[in-house]
Amino acid sequence: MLRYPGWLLGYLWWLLKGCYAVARVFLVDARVLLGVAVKIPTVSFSASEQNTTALKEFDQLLRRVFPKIFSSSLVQHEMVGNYSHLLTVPGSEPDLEPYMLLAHIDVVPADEADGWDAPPFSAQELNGFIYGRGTIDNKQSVMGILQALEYLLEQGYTPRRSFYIGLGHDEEISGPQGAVNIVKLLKSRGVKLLYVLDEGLTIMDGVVDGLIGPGALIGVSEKGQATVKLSVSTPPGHSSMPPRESSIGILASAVTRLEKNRMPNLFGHGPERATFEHLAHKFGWPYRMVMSNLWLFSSLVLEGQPDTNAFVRTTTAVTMFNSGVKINVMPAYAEAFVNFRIHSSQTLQEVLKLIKSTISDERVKVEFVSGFDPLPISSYDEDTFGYQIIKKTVHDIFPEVTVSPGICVGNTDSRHYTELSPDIYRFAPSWYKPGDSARFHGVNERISIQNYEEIVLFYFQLMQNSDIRNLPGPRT
Ligand SMILES: CCCCCCCC/C=C\CCCCCCCC(=O)N[C@@H](Cc1c[nH]c2ccccc12)C(=O)O
Ligand SMILES: [Zn+2]
Ligand SMILES: [Zn+2]
Repeated sequence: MLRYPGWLLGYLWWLLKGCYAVARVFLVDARVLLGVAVKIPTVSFSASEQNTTALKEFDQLLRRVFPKIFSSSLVQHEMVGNYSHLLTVPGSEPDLEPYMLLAHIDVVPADEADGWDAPPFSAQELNGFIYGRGTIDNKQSVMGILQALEYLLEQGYTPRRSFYIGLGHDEEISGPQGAVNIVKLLKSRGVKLLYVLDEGLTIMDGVVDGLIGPGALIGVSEKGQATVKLSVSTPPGHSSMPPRESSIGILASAVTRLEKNRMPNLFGHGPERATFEHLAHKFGWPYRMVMSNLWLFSSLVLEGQPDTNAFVRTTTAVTMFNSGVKINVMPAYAEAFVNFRIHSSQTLQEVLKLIKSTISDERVKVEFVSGFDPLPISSYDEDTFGYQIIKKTVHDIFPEVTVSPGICVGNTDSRHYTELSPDIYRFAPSWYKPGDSARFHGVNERISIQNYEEIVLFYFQLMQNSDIRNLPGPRT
């Protein structure tokens, strides 16, 4: 009879138990857990209105479904700004600089009447996808990170490198209570972070013409913002005797000038140049040829679609337009708000100057509402721990994906963390395919069940990969 040493049998049993636990946690619980999270409508309606009942319910949910995290003597849990969460997981080697994972609990509003295939807070499954607000922005990361940690704790894992998890409750309204106060707290404790990973860019597949195979873009910066209010005042009067131009007409012309005269194409002047250098070998003919002429490439290939166009310039979005009180009264006043997302190679001041010169009409008052410069560019070279660990983890879970740096076109809570770390990355491993841009803050936001499982595995792997003391040295 074959005899196996005890240690081998023990190891096999441990492996079997491990595999069973992985299967149970990742494959069975995964979709259920994301589903219950999506069903809680943690909506940020406006800067002054949030669904606080839902935020409280979400807190209760986390405590219920992640019992190990919330009962562990290792993990310290704190509520910040009433509804945000800060988790501290101390490592066994305190000389290793900690890192931090970020995600947010709140979502933008959603109305089924806008044409959803399934109600936005139902988490209904259709053709292998979970539908609902927050499935890609950003409850998949909240639940993915926590599920990975829960599983590691279940395995008796103690990290070597300390890490923090920050879950904001007001990211969609720019994080004034959540991220801002988490950063204050960490600063007061003298914390410095090796790297920060937040939501942001994704794994793109089939959205850039000519690019063969999927590419994971790690956001090494994010665009700046400028919001301006344009207003026109004219004397009111009877609509039967109108002047040649109304306040609405004058304002509409100004807004049209801004839309027709887009901000310059700056492709090649910011880190998006590196994006395409890293991806160059993945372009087929004739795109590879066109790529040698960056300007031609950007105008032929990138400017045509809203998502790729956002990569190459400061974008102009007219988001609000108000005027008029009655059908037969000439309006005394018209106002519009325009939101610009500033390309990495421009400043807020340059954009404000360009806005005024483009409108070039004394009758239009231009007021600055809010804004900030583009965020600093984090390193992405061979020696940069955070970037390389994220890249390795992407390759571990998605071997077929090419990794490259990119610029996040939206803003994230991570912009508040610049004083804690020079290396801030914006990336979540969700698949982004043609048509998906309309799902961000739009209708039919969804994630495939398989992708959610990949996300849990990604964070599970990232936490372990981050435990390495130093990056492996250059190969000789
Ligand atoms: C090869 C080029 C391809 C380019 C493809 C682009 C792909 C885009 C993929 C994903 C979309 C990115 C979305 C990023 C997350 C954005 C988070 C968000 O929605 N933020 C809001 C709210 C917000 C956060 N901070 C601030 C500060 C001030 C105003 C608003 C906000 C937002 O940006 O509006
Ligand atoms: Zn988000
Ligand atoms: Zn969002």
